This record gives sequence, structure tokens and C-alpha cells, in this order.
Amino acid sequence: MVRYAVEAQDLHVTIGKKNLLHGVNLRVEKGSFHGIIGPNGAGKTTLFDTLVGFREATSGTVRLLGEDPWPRKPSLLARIGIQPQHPAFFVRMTLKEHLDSVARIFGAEPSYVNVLIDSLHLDDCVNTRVENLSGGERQRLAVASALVHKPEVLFLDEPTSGLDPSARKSLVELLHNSQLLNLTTLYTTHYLDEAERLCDVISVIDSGEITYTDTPQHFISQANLGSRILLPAALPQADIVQKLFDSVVVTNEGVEISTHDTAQVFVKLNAAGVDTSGAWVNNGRLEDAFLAMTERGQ
Ligand SMILES: Nc1ncnc2c1ncn2[C@@H]1O[C@H](COP(=O)(O)OP(=O)(O)OP(=O)(O)O)[C@@H](O)[C@H]1O
Repeated sequence: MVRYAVEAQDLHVTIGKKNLLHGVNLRVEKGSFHGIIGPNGAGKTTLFDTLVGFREATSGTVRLLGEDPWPRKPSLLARIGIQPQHPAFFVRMTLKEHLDSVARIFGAEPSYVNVLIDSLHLDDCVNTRVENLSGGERQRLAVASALVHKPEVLFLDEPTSGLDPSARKSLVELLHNSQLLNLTTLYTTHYLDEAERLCDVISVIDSGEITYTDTPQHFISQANLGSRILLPAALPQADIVQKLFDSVVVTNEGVEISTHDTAQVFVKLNAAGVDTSGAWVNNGRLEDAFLAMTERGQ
């Protein structure tokens, strides 16, 4: 029984004198949603291409569902789904014709196309030619095309890039729901709010090396950003809170206290008779943690 859907060990990819990947180690647990985040040119697409067998590793080992993906094997490709950064479509076909064609190419169950159209909210454009779809519809079609043959591992390379905020939010929610499909998903993005929402684990890649792998929650706590405690306190209580702590901001939402010692803040609030029943604690965002750790060179 293979525990990891994807594994890379001491993976190097060199083109000419350029080291695109050097010494990448990666393990992706079966059933997890694993994000690869890093700046432009860090090597995310090169890593994906090597993991799926589109590119040969210069040295090191890769295992995809327990097999070496290089040289490409049709039997292995049939078990994975790929949404590339620049997907190719049959642009003159309608959306439905396109998905039916992809299903036929993979020998997939035709009725599953309708399930995907429904779950990716593409019902309104089944008869629209692919060349006339909006950016958001195209991205959802790219994801549907990658899922048509019910793959075991899904590779998503920046699925929300170039989308407006509302289309991005809606696709992120759809991807979040797709976690119910019990797939293993590898995904790259520049949007850390998305990575925080979707990923069980994230790996940070920089200059062709994976420098950090952990859960988003642990990543945030490692950055030691401190917490923000929000009290939906009535005004008289806001005055008491302001006298108790230096780092207090009063906003329309309530009273916000910044701290590195949440427990101590609650002890003081309770001792002063402040109602903490509706308090909400925010331990920081992945984006803040990423910036803090990059600035510290961690
Ligand atoms: N065939 C190639 N020949 C030479 N250099 C290449 C080749 N393919 C990629 N590179 C270089 O390798 C580096 C990593 O590229 P890659 O596309 O993997 O980065 P990325 O992290 O996916 O970037 P982005 O976030 O911009 O998509 C870049 O400096 C790129 O110019």
C-alpha cells in the first residue's frame, strides 16, 4: 500500500547551466490538498512537469502513485488530472462538446460530464463556444477537463490566476468542496488567502528548493505574529479595556487587542469584569506569516 501519492527525493533539474530545481524533497500524503507556494520563477511549474513525467529529472527520484513517471506512461497519465497554467482547449466547440470529447479521449464515463458541469456551476454556458467563455468560465472548464476521468491525483497550476475577486472566490469555494471527492491535490498559487483556505499542507519553494513544509496553522504559529482579540464590547467596556492594555484599537466591529499572551489578556479582562463571552481570537493570516518569515530569512 503506497502511503504517499507523490514523492520526490533529492530532485535536480538542470537546463544548460541553469539549476531549475536543486535538491527538492517532497512527500504528498494520499487524500491531502498540498499547496506549493513561492515567488515567480521559483520552480513551481518545473516541479509539476517533473512530477507528472512531462520533464525528465537530471538526478534524484520521483514516485507518482508509487511509479516512476518518466518516461511517460499512458497508464499512469490516466490516473492523474492536470490543469496546466495555460490550458489548451478545442476553442470552436461548445463547452459541452469539449468536455464530451475529453471524456471520449480518456474513455471516461460520459454521464460524469453532467455531474462536473453541475458541480462547477457551468450549466449556463454548456452551449457557449469555448472561445466565447469568460476567464472564470474557462478556468472552471480547465478544472472540469482535468477531473473528467476521475483521477486519483489532481495537479492545479495557478487555477485562479487572472480572475476577478468574485470569480476567484467562487472557484476557491468550488475547489474547497471538491475536497469531498477524496482526491489528492497538488496546487500552486500566489494567493496565500486561498492556500490558507484550501491546503492541509503547504510547501514553500524558493530558487528551486523547498525550504519549508508544514500545515498553514503551524506555519502561522511559527511566525510568532501574536494574536488579535476582538471584543464586541459596548462603549463603557471599551474604556475599561483601553485603560488595561496599550495595544488597543477601537473600530466599528468592536475593541481589538494585540498580544503575544492571549491567556494573560483574558485573565485581566475577567478580573476587570469585562464581558468576554463574544470574544474572537485571530492568530494571524498565512500571508502575514509568510512575509514575516521571508523578511527574517527563515
Ligand atoms: N526550458 C527552459 N529553459 C531555460 N530556463 C527555463 C526553462 N523552463 C523554465 N525555465 C526557468 O526556470 C525557472 C523556474 O520557472 P518555473 O516556470 O518553473 O517557475 P514558477 O515558479 O512556475 O514561476 P511562475 O510563478 O511565474 O509561474 C525560471 O527562471 C524560468 O525562466
